[in-house]
Amino acid sequence: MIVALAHERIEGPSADAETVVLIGSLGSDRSMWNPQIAALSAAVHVLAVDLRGHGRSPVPPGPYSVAELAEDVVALLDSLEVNRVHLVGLSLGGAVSQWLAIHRPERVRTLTLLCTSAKFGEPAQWLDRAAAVRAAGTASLADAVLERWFTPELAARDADLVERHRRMIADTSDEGYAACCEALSEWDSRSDLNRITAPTLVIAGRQDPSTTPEDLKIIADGVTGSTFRVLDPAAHLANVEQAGPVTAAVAAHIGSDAYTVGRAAAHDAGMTVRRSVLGDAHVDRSIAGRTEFTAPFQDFITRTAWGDIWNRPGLDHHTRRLLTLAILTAVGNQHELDMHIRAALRAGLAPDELAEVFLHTAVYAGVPNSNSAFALANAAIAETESGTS
Ligand SMILES: O=C(O)CCC(=O)CC(=O)O
Repeated sequence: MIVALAHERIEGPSADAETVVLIGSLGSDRSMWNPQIAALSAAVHVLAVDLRGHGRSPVPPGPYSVAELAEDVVALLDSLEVNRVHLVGLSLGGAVSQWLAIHRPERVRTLTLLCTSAKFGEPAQWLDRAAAVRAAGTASLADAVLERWFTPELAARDADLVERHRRMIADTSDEGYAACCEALSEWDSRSDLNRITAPTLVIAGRQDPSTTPEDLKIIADGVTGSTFRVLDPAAHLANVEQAGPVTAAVAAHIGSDAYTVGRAAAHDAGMTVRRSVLGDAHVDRSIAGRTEFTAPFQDFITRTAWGDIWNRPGLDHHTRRLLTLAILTAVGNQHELDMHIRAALRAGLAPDELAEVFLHTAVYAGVPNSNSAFALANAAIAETESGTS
């Protein structure tokens, strides 16, 4: 029985643009592709799907098979009158994508396989997980799954991101999740990989404990002419942890304008960090105040300051906040300093920590600028405490 999949279709730059289909992992919904969706839509139509049993798609009783999950995708393409697509699949979505490339090659322009496998370990582990989910629910698995989805460094750096994905896992239907575990327990494409003829890009996460670089290498070796890349650092959800590089790699693989897509991807990544550091209200105000004249500058800082530098894994956001406060104090830029003081307080930075930053800066950059910083912080703290900030 085919089910009608919930999906989101984002129009590309022109009606005749090609379509990329994004198919996600066990326990995800289509929002796991948010780091890619807007950026790719600069070049192609984007169709992000919820597999059956996931997101808003129907949840027929299990067990499911990968073939059934894949036939749902074909039915969706038929209903949208989309013929040939670029397939991008991660993990379970990668198994579905392999199935389509093997059994429906006429529908596949290119194939990108992320953090997936030709065989996912031993069946018993999946049948045990299916039983555990049916007994205790998806929320009971969330902590363990998140440890495999993101590296500890990313998890420490971005608690909001981890929380969003925790909700995604917990919101997945118990029966849908369990039935997809049963699909994974039977999946074995090893003897069929040589039937894949679509140009294939295979991407692994160096720190992925679920589908290791060795698992992905087996696929790359089995698909003639494929390209193999390992991203570092990245665990199982490499498209999130390495959002920009994955988007750029997909764009290049599907033959899109990598420059346009790359800039759009950097903008998206930057907007996510900017919102997490400065808060939604501030960013919404700034976007509302954007004019045709200021838009190029807004785009520039979003892509570079936020999408690139703030996004680097070498320092966490807390450390970068303290550095930013110290530097703005030292150079005496009161407007920016005020903004970062208020953002820091909203994010829960203690006034005592602010005082330490300004005292420290006074030693190395001079008392007058720290004096001004104390005055700004004093006002911001008072407004925060009185609720008028
Ligand atoms: O639960 C995990 O950490 C990995 C599950 C898996 O490999 C299948 C998937 O993510 O689709």
